Amino acid sequence: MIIDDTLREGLQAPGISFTVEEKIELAKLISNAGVDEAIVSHPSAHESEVEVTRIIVERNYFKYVFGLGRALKEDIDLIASTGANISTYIPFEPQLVNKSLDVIKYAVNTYGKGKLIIEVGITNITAYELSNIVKLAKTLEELGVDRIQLADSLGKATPKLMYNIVNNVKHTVKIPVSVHCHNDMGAAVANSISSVYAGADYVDATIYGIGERNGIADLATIAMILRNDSYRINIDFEKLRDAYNYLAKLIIDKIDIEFFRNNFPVFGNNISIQTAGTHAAYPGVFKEVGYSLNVYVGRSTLRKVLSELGISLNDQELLMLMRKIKDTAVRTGRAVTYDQLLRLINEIKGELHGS
Ligand SMILES: CC(=O)SCCNC(=O)CCNC(=O)[C@H](O)C(C)(C)COP(=O)(O)OP(=O)(O)OC[C@H]1O[C@@H](n2cnc3c(N)ncnc32)[C@H](O)[C@@H]1OP(=O)(O)O
Ligand SMILES: CC(C)C(=O)C(=O)O
Repeated sequence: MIIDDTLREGLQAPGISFTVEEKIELAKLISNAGVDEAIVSHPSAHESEVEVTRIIVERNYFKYVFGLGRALKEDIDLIASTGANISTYIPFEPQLVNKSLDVIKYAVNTYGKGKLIIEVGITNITAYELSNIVKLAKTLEELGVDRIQLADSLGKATPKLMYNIVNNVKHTVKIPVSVHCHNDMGAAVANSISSVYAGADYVDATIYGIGERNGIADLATIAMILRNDSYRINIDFEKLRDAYNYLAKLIIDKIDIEFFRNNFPVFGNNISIQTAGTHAAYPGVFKEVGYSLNVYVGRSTLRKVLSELGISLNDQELLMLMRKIKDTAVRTGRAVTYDQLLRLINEIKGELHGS
């Protein structure tokens, strides 16, 4: 019932970056605690994400391993090549919904129907009318998708709203429903639990709740609440503590203990910091945004950062910069600072123009 998303969503937390070895150690500790499903990567972001996924699949840490990817044929094929199950997401942009349904059809026909699990996320659900969420869920079921994920991507939903959405979807489709709740207002745990009361079959959670901006639901909290409510939760909390201790050490070493204060809802600074490339245009509730640069960076984010810095790069230079940031973050296990960014830009100018 609980799906760990620390290795993917967690890697979107402000200031975070993991090496391949750190991701694998986290996966091992989380699986030792009895968590049996995990979303471990976004393979189209970088070859290190492909490598991590293959290793985790080979080592059988989890009963079900998922890779996440855009609703693009190349992302879907790449995930399938690792042996992981496929989690994809409908883009925030309404004009791209139909195009993504064609790709989802491709994913189901090529890899689904009993081979790999195909999960599809309806992202940014608070932007939809309820009737349209229900209609889209029905369409996904008819396409042969195995699971539907309802994502409150910007952390705007309340427990009452999540209950209502999940309840309506569950009365419409027979396939399992998972939820993914962000914590900008501090409602991620309450929203996840109210979704379970409304019939959600799965809940995404991360160690310390880390993720994009100030993250999603905290795994240990969700597990404790559901266990107290007599749901079957096979988590060994003593072993789970090892995963928490390991991640706390990484955060303190790489960032600062201040991360935990900044990660608080409402007033925490992390709420206004973005990492994931594909939704650079959707900053959450704050207009002023900061950026965290790691393996999940994309060109839309870089264009915004460069424009803030008053730097202009051509397409080739931008692509090289994206690649260098990703490589550096994975190699060092640390997000790339703005000072490093300026050095990387100089390096590129030197490589291309010999200056
Ligand atoms: C809500 C969430 O958290 S979803 C998880 C998001 N996670 C991430 O984005 C992390 C990984 N991302 C990355 O590494 C980079 O974004 C990459 C390598 C995948 C892509 O980088 P870039 O090609 O530079 O694109 P960029 O990051 O600017 O993203 C915008 C592009 O993604 C497309 N896109 C966004 N979401 C989706 C989606 N669900 N399905 C299909 N296409 C999508 C946009 O339409 C846009 O395409 P365009 O450039 O052809 O106009
Ligand atoms: C990929 C999806 C589930 C996501 O992270 C979000 O919408 O917040």
